[in-house]
Amino acid sequence: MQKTAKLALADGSVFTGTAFGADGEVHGEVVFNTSMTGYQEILTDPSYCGQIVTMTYPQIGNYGISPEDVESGGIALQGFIVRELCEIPSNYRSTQTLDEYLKDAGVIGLQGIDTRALVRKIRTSGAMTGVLSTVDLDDESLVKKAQSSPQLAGQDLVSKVLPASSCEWEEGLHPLAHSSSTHSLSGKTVTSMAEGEDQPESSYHIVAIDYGMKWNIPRHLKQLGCRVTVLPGNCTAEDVLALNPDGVFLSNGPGDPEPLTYAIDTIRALLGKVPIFGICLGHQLLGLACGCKTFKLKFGHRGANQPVLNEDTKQVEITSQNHGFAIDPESMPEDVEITHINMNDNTVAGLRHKTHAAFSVQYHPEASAGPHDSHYLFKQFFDSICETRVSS
Ligand SMILES: NC(=O)CC[C@H](N)C(=O)O
Repeated sequence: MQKTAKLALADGSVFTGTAFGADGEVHGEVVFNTSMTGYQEILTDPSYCGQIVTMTYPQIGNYGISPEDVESGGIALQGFIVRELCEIPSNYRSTQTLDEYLKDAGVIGLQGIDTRALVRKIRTSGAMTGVLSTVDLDDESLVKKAQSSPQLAGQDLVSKVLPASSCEWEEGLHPLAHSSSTHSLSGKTVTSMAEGEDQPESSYHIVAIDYGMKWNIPRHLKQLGCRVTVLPGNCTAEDVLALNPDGVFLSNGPGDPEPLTYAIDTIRALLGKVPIFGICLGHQLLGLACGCKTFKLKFGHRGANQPVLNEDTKQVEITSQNHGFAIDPESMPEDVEITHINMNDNTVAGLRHKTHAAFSVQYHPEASAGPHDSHYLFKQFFDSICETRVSS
């Protein structure tokens, strides 16, 4: 028998559809993702902690759930909304349906609502708080709850998803990700190291600071032939330097970067001592450590087809993105420069320190899911590690 579920937004709108996954009630910031595929990677991306995610692609679940496609140890997002749930997936790797997967994980799903109308509301009014429920179906009560739910901005959500302890990361890329690729950068043909060729083991050691890291990132770092140690996002600069790393990686992660003062202090103390590369939240934290400010975007960038201009090569990369905050270009100090621009709205998509070996991007070069145009950034990090070792 079909069960009703409702989504109420802080602006008073209510969407009524059919429940799937688990029963219950959750609140969160309602956002949308425009990727046509990659729902499993989206569900397991810890950066969605505190959010209810709507997919714009009309049918989700078609290729089921494959255990090797997860990006973390669980699901951190609050709730999941689709136009139509596919109940009979077709994929030789699939072991479960999306419905079963969400039930097992205790995550509430809603299907059968007009997701286009919901996305238009979010685009017009901006991301807003909402309540998703299968237990309270009273519109007025739900809207009140949506209006009194806490805002995402100002919260430290990293502390909810960071790992409890450090570990040595051993896993490289999945065999299915192995396809060597070459592309041209300013006339030079570049082979992306990260795409499957086994790199010779090097003596380089990368410390990856985990603020809720997607697993395809350390897989790429491992593929560079380096030793990779993962430290929890609340580590100190002393913890990091005690491991004598050749490079420090700053991961993606959920929520507002500004309240994360412990992380910003750590990065500030590492700047200039070791090459740094940051992705998404890691990019925002590097910017804050350099003296930039961040601000909240109206409804964020979440999808697998965001065009980004590389200012060095003047080439456009199609990128995978998931962020709601961005670096304020007006706040950028003299010693920091913009390297990449999001071509949809001209926001900052990458930066670099002019004198220290430190750079970062707002998007996801590890893809998972999404295009592979930006894999060269892992090689760029590796090169900066090699150059620093040679000159020191
Ligand atoms: N994917 C991420 O790292 C997200 C960064 C940050 N939490 C934001 O929403 O902007």
